[in-house]
Order: sequence, then C-alpha cells, then structure tokens
Amino acid sequence: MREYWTSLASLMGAVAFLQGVVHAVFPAELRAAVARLLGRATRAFSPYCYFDVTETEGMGTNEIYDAVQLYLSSSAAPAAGARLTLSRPHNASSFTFGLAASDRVLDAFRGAAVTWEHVVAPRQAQGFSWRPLPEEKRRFTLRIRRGDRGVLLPAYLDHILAAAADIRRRSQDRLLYTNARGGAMDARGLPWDPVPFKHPSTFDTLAMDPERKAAIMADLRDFADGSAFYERTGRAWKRGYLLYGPPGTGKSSMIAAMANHLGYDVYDLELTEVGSNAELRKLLMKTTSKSIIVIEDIDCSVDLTNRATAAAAAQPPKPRASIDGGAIDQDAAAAPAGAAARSITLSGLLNFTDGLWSCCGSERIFVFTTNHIEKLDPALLRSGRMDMHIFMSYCTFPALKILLRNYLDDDSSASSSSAAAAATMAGLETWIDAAEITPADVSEVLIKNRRNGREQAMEQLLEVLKARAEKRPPSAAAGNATGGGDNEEEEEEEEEEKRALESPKEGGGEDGQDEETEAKKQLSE
Ligand SMILES: Nc1ncnc2c1ncn2[C@@H]1O[C@H](COP(=O)(O)OP(=O)(O)OP(=O)(O)O)[C@@H](O)[C@H]1O
Ligand SMILES: [Mg+2]
Repeated sequence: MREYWTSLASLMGAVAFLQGVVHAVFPAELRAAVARLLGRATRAFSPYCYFDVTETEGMGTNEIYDAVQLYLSSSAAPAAGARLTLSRPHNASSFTFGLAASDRVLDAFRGAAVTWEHVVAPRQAQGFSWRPLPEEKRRFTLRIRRGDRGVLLPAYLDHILAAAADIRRRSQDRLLYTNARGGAMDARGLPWDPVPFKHPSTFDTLAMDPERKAAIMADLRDFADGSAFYERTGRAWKRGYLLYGPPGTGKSSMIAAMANHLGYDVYDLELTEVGSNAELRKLLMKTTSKSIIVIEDIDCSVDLTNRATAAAAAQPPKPRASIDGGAIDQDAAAAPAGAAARSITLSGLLNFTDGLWSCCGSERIFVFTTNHIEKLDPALLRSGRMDMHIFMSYCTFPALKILLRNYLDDDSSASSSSAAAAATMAGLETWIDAAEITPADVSEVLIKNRRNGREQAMEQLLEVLKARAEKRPPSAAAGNATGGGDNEEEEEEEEEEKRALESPKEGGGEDGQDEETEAKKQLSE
C-alpha cells in the first residue's frame, strides 16, 4: 500500500513539473488554442450539440436570454440539487425563480429531452467604456441530441419566447390605454397613454346568472386557446362582444372581469377624440395582441346610421383635410351631414373591427357597449363583427345572491339561517324582478346598510324593492311580483330570445341580423 501512495505522489509531481514546463514554454494564446481544438475534437464525437444564449448581444441585452430565464424559472424542472434564485421584477405582482450559476434544468419538447445549463464566468478586465458591461459573463447553454435538432429548432425557441411573453404578461400589472390625444402620437410615436389597470371586478364578483356567466367564460377561454382553430379555419383571430342593457347593470364591470380573466390589456377607445378613419386605423395598428379594445356607449360616440341612409343623406362630397396635416381623407368626404363635425364614418368603424386592417395583429377582442341597442346599425351587429350579444339585465335573484355574498358575507355576526332571515330572503326573491333595479342600485343599498349587520341590510333592501315595485305601473309590477301568471309564457319566450342572442355566432351574418331585430323588439318594449 505504501508503494502505491509513493508512486502516486511521484506521478503527481511529474504532472506538476510538466505543467510548469508547458506554462513556461508555450504562451497563453497557444494553450487556449490547443484547449479549443481539444474541445472541438471531443464535441465532434459527442452525440449532443450545444447552443449558447449569451446575456448580452453587441451593446444591448439579449431578449432570448431574458425569455429563457423567465421560461426556465417557471416551466422546466430543476435538476436534483439545483439552486434557484428568487426575485420580483419591477412593476410585477408575483415572484419569479431564476437558475443560479452553473446549475442545470431539464425540459422536454415534442418528446425530446433537453438540458439547460446556466454558465457564469468572470469577465476579463475591461478598458474604458461609456457603457460598462456586467462583471460576469452569463449564458445559458442548451444541450440537445443531434438527432433531435430538426424537431426542436426553431420551434422550441418559438415556444420559449411565447411562453415567456405569457408569463411576463401574467406576472405584470395589466395596463389600461387611453387615446386622450385623439390619434396624435407622443414623442415615442405612440398614440396611446398607458396607466396601470387594477380594476377589482372578476367573474366571481360579477352579479349575473351563473349559467350565462359560465357560457361567457367558456367562450372567452375557447377564444384565448383557439390559435390552431382560427388558423385552420382561415379566420382572423379576433372576437367581438356587444354588451347592452340599462345603465348600472355591469357592462363596464364585465369588461374589467374579462380583462382580469384572460390577463389582457385594455384599450379604451374614445371615438369622439378621433378625427378621421385614417387616425382610427393608426390607433388600431398601435394596439398589441392579447388585448381588449373597448368602445363604450357606441351609440353616443359617432353618428352610426345605416350605411345606405348615410350615403343618401350625405352632403355633396366636400373634401376635408384630416388632422394629419393636409392629406385628404376620402372616407371623411363621404360622411353624412349629421357627422360633419366628426369624420369617423360607420364604414370606417366597420373596417376597424372587420376589415383587412383589423387583422394586422392577432388575439384581439373588441367590446362595444350601449344602452340603446336599437340605435345601432345592423351592419355593426352582424356576426364576425359582434359575435356575441350579451344582455346585461336588471338584477335577478341569482345575481342578487352574488351581490349579497360580495357585500355582506364578511359580516361574521350574520345568522342567515334564522327564520327572520329566511323570510326576508324569500321576500327578496318575490320582489326583485318587479322592482326592476340595477345591480348598481342594489350595491348602493347594501353598502349604505352593511354596517348595521346582514339581516338589517337585507330588510332595508327588501323595503327598497317593494317601494320601487309599487311605483311602477300596476300591471307590470303585479305580473312580475307574482311570478308571471298570464305573462309567464311571454317571459319564457323572451328568455329564449336572450339565450339565442347570447349563443356564440360562428356562422352566417344573416342569422345574426334576424336575431338582432328580435333583440331590438325586446328592448324597445
Ligand atoms: N352585474 C354587476 N355585478 C357586480 N357589480 C355591479 C354589477 N352591475 C353594476 N355593478 C356595480 O355598479 C357599479 C356600476 O356598474 P358598471 O359601471 O359596470 O355599469 P354599466 O352597465 O357600465 O353602466 P353604464 O351603462 O352607465 O356605463 C359598479 O361599480 C359595480 O360595483
Ligand atoms: Mg359603463
């Protein structure tokens, strides 16, 4: 045994001596070149190939490096014993995990296994630079089997970029964009002003019938996951929703709930600020994908009369300079007399939602709201433009239960099981339809009275419902309060119509218009 140790020691001594000789005789550059050559020779026989993604690229940061970091931090499995770093990026509401130096993560894509290594090496001393580089050089090295290269690249990188963008969007606060300057650009060439969007409305807090709510949520989910479907069917990846109903029934709350549900940004388009159809197009082109473009109170925004009537009523074409500085806006010239002050035309708006321009990005949702659906041109409402018409009704009993839960359920002294509470609840159920009260008004009553306890607040609400129902014409109130009587069949028919309107319209535009006529009839009653 002793001889073994003696020979090992002399071998190590010989290696150290040789190393000293090599260092003394061969310059550093030559040694590095030999090492590179050896590395290349080993890689030539290796079953793997390697790709480096460096942190910096030229003078700037490398977007792919950031994307890989974000992707690996949430999607891939760290190898056993790997260390993760924890951070919270600026303006983000959640934490992200990053890979520490020299650790590995394993991932798989389309059945092929890949390994990522995070390599951190000290940077050689740098001379003077206006833009000092980080002290360490960081890179991710992707190792894949040679045979998998065709399967993985570039699809795997595309997958990583898309996943990282999704994570970034979900972890960062969403933005609400407005066009307060019309379509005029700011110094960065953007017509939209962003502010953080922190509306607390969600589908959970939104008061409406649970089945209708579930149908809308499913439709939104189908849309968001429908990339392959839209590509296969040759449709532009966009969807239009029209929210209509009396003021205070939750149209704006629904938009916020949609944005929160999908994690989309919101573009609140103020049409009255937009000078021309050309400006409208520019605004559209500057929206990002995965966003909801909202036009509230569409009936009040522009004169949206029927295209045919508009053309007949049009003044003799009077060329009018757009605010872009002298360019003639042809659409504006054809504007109807009533819209002379503004040059947005119905056809401009139709092109905005459905024309070729609307497809200059993907995954966009258009939401229009109105209190008066009967004022809208059928052309605007047809399928493909407004695919789903959602009637936001006065507060129904299922919706009321959601509001009671939202506003009163934090009251720990609540004893809703008492006989008195049950009687009040039954009273609310009886009177809610007859009162024709909006969820906004119900919320107001509950907010004002919640300090007095759940039961008191409910009793107060019942008083308000009764008072409202009694103020209404006796026939309408009685019919509703007693559960319908003779009107029951008519009501059922109305319900059917509403359901039909809310069912998604994938196909022909003509059907959409027929249904729309029904909706108008129903609203004008
Ligand atoms: N369906 C609802 N669910 C929950 N809260 C509601 C609902 N409808 C109205 N509210 C409450 O009433 C307030 C006003 O609602 P919202 O602004 O969404 O109504 P709207 O239909 O957009 O009204 P308008 O037509 O006047 O724009 C909201 O702040 C919200 O708290
Ligand atoms: Mg609103």
